[in-house]
Amino acid sequence: MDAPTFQPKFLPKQNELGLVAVGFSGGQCKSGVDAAPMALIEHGLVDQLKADLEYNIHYDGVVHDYADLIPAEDPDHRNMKNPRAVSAVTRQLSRQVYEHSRAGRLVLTLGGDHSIAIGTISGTAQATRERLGRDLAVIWVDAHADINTPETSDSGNIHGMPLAFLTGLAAAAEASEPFGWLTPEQRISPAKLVYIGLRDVDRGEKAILRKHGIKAFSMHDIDRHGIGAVMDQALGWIGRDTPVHLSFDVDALDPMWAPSTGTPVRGGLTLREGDFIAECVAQTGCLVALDLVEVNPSLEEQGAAETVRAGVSIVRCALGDTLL
Ligand SMILES: NC(=[NH2+])NCCC[C@H](N)C(=O)O
Ligand SMILES: [Mn+2]
Ligand SMILES: [Mn+2]
Repeated sequence: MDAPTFQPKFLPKQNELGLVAVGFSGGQCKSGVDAAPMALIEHGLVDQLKADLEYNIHYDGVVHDYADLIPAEDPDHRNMKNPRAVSAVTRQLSRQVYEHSRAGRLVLTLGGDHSIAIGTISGTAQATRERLGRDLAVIWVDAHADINTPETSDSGNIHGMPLAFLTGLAAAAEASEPFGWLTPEQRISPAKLVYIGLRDVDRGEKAILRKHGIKAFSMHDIDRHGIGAVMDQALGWIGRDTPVHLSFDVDALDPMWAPSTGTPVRGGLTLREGDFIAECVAQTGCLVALDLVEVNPSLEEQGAAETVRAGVSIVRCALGDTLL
């Protein structure tokens, strides 16, 4: 296999990759998702990116657990669980991703639960504005919309809320705690957000999507039009000259292919549809950052190897691997 065939539009150099490994699980209640980065790396992800895709990888060699940032006491706040821990961790992660992105590297973050996107997307958004003077677009591939405000969430798990904070929709209520550290430069516009793969959206989230006219392609849309047409429309909505952050929740895939995840939902993407989404994004040349989240090797253990394999495949495709 050879080096990526796409020409990056928003990166000064081809094949410079910043890697951040995030062993954090505090955005939800199940342990094990923090072990995903090591499982992905042990499966050969980093070696493959170097050997097959010829990336020059900037990696500190650490799976960050941010233990020093986790407070001893973390009472619920506005219905949120672990608010101080998630706030402190994502704030630090935001700086790490920002540094890579500001240096013009493509940034790959391995999670961790999806709350970490508060850190990754804010870091990329800020760096992209500074480096290119452009707004960031986000492609969110997920069974869930993850745009609950603390008030609309039934679970109180922050991994179901990152987009409410990143778009500023959840900032209005009370002071903007605990994510008051997010600056306007670190936020994204709801108009630059596109979802793919949705099939388990909470009532309050549906109201938010409708109210703000947020573009979403559900599994129904994929069934009706096919993944090819959906990708054309999704990328058309964003426009071909916008830097893109792809945030991929492995639970977008059907549990048949990715059973080891905290909130599986039946009726999801096939393995090929997941890879195809990633390939289409790669081909645009607009990708500036990628998250892979919610792989939890300790759930459905017989399926853990399958889930890790699926995750590795998605990352490879998004970073430019091709079938031929
Ligand atoms: N990143 C995820 N897997 N999120 C699942 C969220 C599930 C549900 N909507 C909630 O708010 O709790
Ligand atoms: Mn999800
Ligand atoms: Mn998610």
